[in-house]
Amino acid sequence: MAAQAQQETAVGSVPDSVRDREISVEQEHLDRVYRRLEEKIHEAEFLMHDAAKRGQVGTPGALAERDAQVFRAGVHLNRLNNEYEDFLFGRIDLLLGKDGKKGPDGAYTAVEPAEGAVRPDRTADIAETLHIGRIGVLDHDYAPLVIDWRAPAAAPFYRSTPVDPGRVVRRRVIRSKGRRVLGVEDDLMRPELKAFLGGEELPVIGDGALMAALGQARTHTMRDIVASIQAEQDLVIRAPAASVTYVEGGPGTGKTAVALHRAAYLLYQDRRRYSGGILIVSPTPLLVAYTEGVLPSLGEEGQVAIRAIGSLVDGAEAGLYDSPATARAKGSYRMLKVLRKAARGALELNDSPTRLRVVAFGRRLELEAQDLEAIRRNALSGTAPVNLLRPRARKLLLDALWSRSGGANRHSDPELAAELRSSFDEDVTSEDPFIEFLDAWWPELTPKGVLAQMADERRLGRWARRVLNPGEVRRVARSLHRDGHSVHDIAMLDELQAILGVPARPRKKRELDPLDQLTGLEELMPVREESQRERAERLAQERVEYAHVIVDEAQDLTPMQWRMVGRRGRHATWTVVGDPAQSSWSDPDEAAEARDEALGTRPRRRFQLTVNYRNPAEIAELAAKVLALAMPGSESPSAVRSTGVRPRFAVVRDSLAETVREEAARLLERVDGTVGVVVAMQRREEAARWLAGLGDRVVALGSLEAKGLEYDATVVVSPAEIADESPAGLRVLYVALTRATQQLTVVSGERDEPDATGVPDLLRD
Ligand SMILES: Nc1ncnc2c1ncn2[C@@H]1O[C@H](COP(=O)(O)OP(=O)(O)OP(=O)(O)O)[C@@H](O)[C@H]1O
Repeated sequence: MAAQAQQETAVGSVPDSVRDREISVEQEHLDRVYRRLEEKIHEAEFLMHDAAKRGQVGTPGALAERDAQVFRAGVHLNRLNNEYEDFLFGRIDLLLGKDGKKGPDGAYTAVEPAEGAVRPDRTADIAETLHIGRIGVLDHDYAPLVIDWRAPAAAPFYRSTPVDPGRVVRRRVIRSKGRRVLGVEDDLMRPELKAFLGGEELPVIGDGALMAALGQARTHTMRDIVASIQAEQDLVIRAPAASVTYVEGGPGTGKTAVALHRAAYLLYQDRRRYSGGILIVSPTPLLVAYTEGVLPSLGEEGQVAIRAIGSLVDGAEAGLYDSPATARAKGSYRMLKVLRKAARGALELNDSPTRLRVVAFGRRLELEAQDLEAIRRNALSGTAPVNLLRPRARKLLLDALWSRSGGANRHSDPELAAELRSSFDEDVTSEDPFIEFLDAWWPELTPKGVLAQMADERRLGRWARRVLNPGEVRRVARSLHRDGHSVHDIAMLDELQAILGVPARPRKKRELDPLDQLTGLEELMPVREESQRERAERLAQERVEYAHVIVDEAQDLTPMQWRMVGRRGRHATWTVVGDPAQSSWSDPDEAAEARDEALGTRPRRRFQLTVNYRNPAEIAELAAKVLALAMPGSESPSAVRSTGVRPRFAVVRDSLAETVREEAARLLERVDGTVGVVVAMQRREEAARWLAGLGDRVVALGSLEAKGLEYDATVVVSPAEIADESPAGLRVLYVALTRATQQLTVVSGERDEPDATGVPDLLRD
């Protein structure tokens, strides 16, 4: 508190001339950075030119080094050409450190000040100034001009607080556009000190870089938070990637932002280790679209695949929704039993042949339905995937035919008997009727084919006996009749793929460029040949397992989805972020069990995020009432700011459509950015029509689609409808109420039982 007060005094006393001077100091530094980058670009161009002239002269090691340098310069060039608005965004002024060690980026790494760094009269000199940016840049003499935000030396920029300042005296956020510095905002970490830089006292300009970031209007895409990452978030981002990093936090605490920045950090820290790829699993395509720009803005995209949970299986994309009851049956562990039965049962379809007739050694041999059934049962008693059991079934058929043929008794000499048997097998298996029989009787099953079989209610009833009740069987079968897939069908397809297995086929060899092999640059060179995005897409297609898996909104994964995601990270390290209070899954205990199974016995490091950066206190307070109903006893994160604007309560006037439209239009006038209208899932199509013509700043969303998203303002339509829609309805309502960064309007219908002031029953004290 004292620190805050002193800082405000200091801020108040800074004249404009000091501010202008500080801006021009940073401008000079940014100019130097750009000059240096231009030099590097020229060097790179010269190198490329020179390399082309010299051909392949030199040792493979030297060639590799040269190519790597060209590559790095190319990357810088590329990033510069993209003109990041805030390429350089931070600065820290530090006291002398405890040890004299420099990190690889040329900066001293000590966190704590050296003894004597502060004089007894509380004066001190700034010993080191570091500028922090999206990528690192070194001067000719290897002095750091810019430190990459992910480097260890940059950590104090995020970690230092007035309570625990370490060496940092002043932390500065620099705002720039293109090559121009627009402003600076300082935080004083050691307000008790009188610190000097170059003989002059350190000035402190403005305050609230974080607040400025939070108050900005929202667009339909997320921004990175690299300039204002907070200490508790930084701990998660830089946590060592051992085993499982488990992060919980309420709405708006930055879980998604932290997950994305962590992906960029892990790649920076150990690119080779993560060449196996990082998978980020997101709950909806809307959230993927909202977040996918963040990694490119941090200079990373090639090795990270952000996929919606409904897009994890190639060749299938979730576009349909299931009712809560259907979803419950499809997503639960019980479905696993049904799928195992279905995968085996799908072999016994109505058109499966019931008799096998072949001619061998001049004799007609026959197997009847009963024999065939016994053979099938025997073959299926193995645990291998069904498609991989076909050779076993084939062998059992041949055994049965052989014993029918009486061939076993013809020779007593084992060698001759074996020879006879092998020519018998050859005779039978080269006959068309046998091949045709086998194809029809033990066809290669596909996941989509088996799922289609499950759409038959009677058949599904058989496979799901004593596992699903008749109502569930009916609902699941009907839902599988539709054209397309739901997000739950995707997990079922993936499970079926694992149960069925893929028979081995000859693999196409990937061609390697001989020069790449020579230089050992297979990792780097393709980036120059294909765009980052193309590479990401190619890798995602080729890859089934990843080196690191990040699960966003982890509380929503059903047991079947955990199994699907688990298969993609069997040897991976994990980052799991979520909030149990926002879970839309009806049985969180069952999901937790599935999560634990997917993560195995790997040790976990747990983190809790406690500050809500999205909602103003006025909105957070209202949402807390629903939290108390949804999860009694759980704590709301504390809101970091307040706007003075209380939520508005409206009741339906002429019609729901008109009221919602008017309220949305009203909010569009009051905020500069986006407005989200959240309705119960069953209303999402009509809600889009209500808003027709209001422009693209406003969107209608079903309650489940609102997951993870945010808007300047939101209209939440009929809390009761949202809450009643599923067993997890109150938690879904809690999600809906926590999407706004500035203003919230709640519209009540009759079912909400609003009081005289329009406050619905669910939101009253
Ligand atoms: N340190 C920060 N600096 C600036 N903005 C931040 C910071 N941390 C979070 N934010 C902003 O707060 C908002 C909420 O962040 P985010 O969506 O990551 O939260 P979340 O915990 O995933 O929320 P939810 O659980 O509701 O999906 C975003 O706009 C994000 O940019």
